Amino acid sequence: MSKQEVILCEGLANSLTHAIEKCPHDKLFILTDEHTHRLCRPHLDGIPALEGAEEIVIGAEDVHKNLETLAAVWQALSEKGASRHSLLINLGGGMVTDLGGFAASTFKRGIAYINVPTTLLAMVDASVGGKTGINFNGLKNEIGVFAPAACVLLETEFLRSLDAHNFFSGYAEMLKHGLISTPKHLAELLAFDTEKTDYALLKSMVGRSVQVKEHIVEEDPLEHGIRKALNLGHTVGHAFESLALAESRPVLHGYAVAWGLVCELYLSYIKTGFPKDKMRQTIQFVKENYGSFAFNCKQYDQLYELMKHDKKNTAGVINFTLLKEVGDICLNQTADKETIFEMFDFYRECMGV
Ligand SMILES: NC(=O)c1ccc[n+]([C@@H]2O[C@H](COP(=O)([O-])OP(=O)(O)OC[C@H]3O[C@@H](n4cnc5c(N)ncnc54)[C@H](O)[C@@H]3O)[C@@H](O)[C@H]2O)c1
Ligand SMILES: O=C(O)C(=O)C[C@@H](O)[C@H](O)[C@H](O)COP(=O)(O)O
Ligand SMILES: [Zn+2]
Repeated sequence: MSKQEVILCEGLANSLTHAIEKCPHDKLFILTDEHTHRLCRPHLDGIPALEGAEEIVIGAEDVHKNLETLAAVWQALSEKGASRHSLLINLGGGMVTDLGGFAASTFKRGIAYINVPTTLLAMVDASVGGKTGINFNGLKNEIGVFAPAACVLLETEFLRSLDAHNFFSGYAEMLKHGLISTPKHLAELLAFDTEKTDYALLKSMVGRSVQVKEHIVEEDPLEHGIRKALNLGHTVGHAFESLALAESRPVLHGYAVAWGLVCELYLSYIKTGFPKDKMRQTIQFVKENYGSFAFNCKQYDQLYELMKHDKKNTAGVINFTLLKEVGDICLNQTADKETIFEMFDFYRECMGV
């Protein structure tokens, strides 16, 4: 997989023009969801390089990250005359970059695409690293391919219209990057004033956060080893997200990850000796900013079954990424059913569920 260019923009118009010039194409397409079409697409008005671009607009949020929406994008590309040499620009959050990236990398066996992420989550995580896909059969990202964007342009000005809920969703992936990188980065994240956003500071933190991901993806693009670090909090987090989706009470991905981090830090504490004070400090941050996901002990089996579908698993054995310390990563950890249930007990007790 080729190294992906990730640019923290000083001016989106120039960066995008340059990126488009570097991708020779016969026709240009812009994919947005109904919200980013209204709120973010106008930021690109008047850029000559986008003249004549065809627009494709899909429904917003993860309930639309599915086969029907994917087919609608393929259909639109086909009907609007896309060829193997066309270029797709994904303008949106992780839902648009995941689904748009998958649509691009499968249409006529693959056309080039550029990601212009508009949420915090997509900037620090989803738009980078080439994991594309859709939810399927009630499972997160069940179908997809590794296919990096030609270029990722990070314009943090988009974050000014993001609501608090989606801000915190992205912040959870930043916390994850803090936990798997350095105590300094984690401390900076835990100290950030989330009530009164300093956008200049946030921009520099986005830069540092995405670098954590870039370095890991560069080393292991196809997740044979160290890339599993980026899945911290997700073995449980994805199960929470899938359960919530099945019960028609969807939760944002980052919230599920934050609650998954609570569980997996507990496992880290009991299995790999993660320090109790650091576990408590991170859990406190999650409690204060994310509330909790409610479930009861009758649902433990269902969550356990969902975790059996995690992509890191081999031969039905549930695989966790755990920590010995901040930045000291233990890959390919396992836990028996009893320990996993004990972890759920701990979560419910400390989160007051
Ligand atoms: N591929 C990866 O490596 C990766 C990494 C992390 C998450 N993900 C996936 O990303 C998805 C979540 O992404 P997300 O959190 O960006 O959600 P999202 O794309 O659903 O966006 C959240 C909401 O914010 C709106 N929005 C987008 N930009 C906005 C802006 N600038 N101002 C106001 N509203 C805006 C969207 O329309 C949507 O309603 C999940 O499907 C998750 O599985 C993928
Ligand atoms: O890029 C990665 O690798 C990650 O694991 C990042 C995660 O934040 C992201 O949610 C990813 O989509 C999860 O992938 P999956 O392989 O567990 O579906
Ligand atoms: Zn994630």
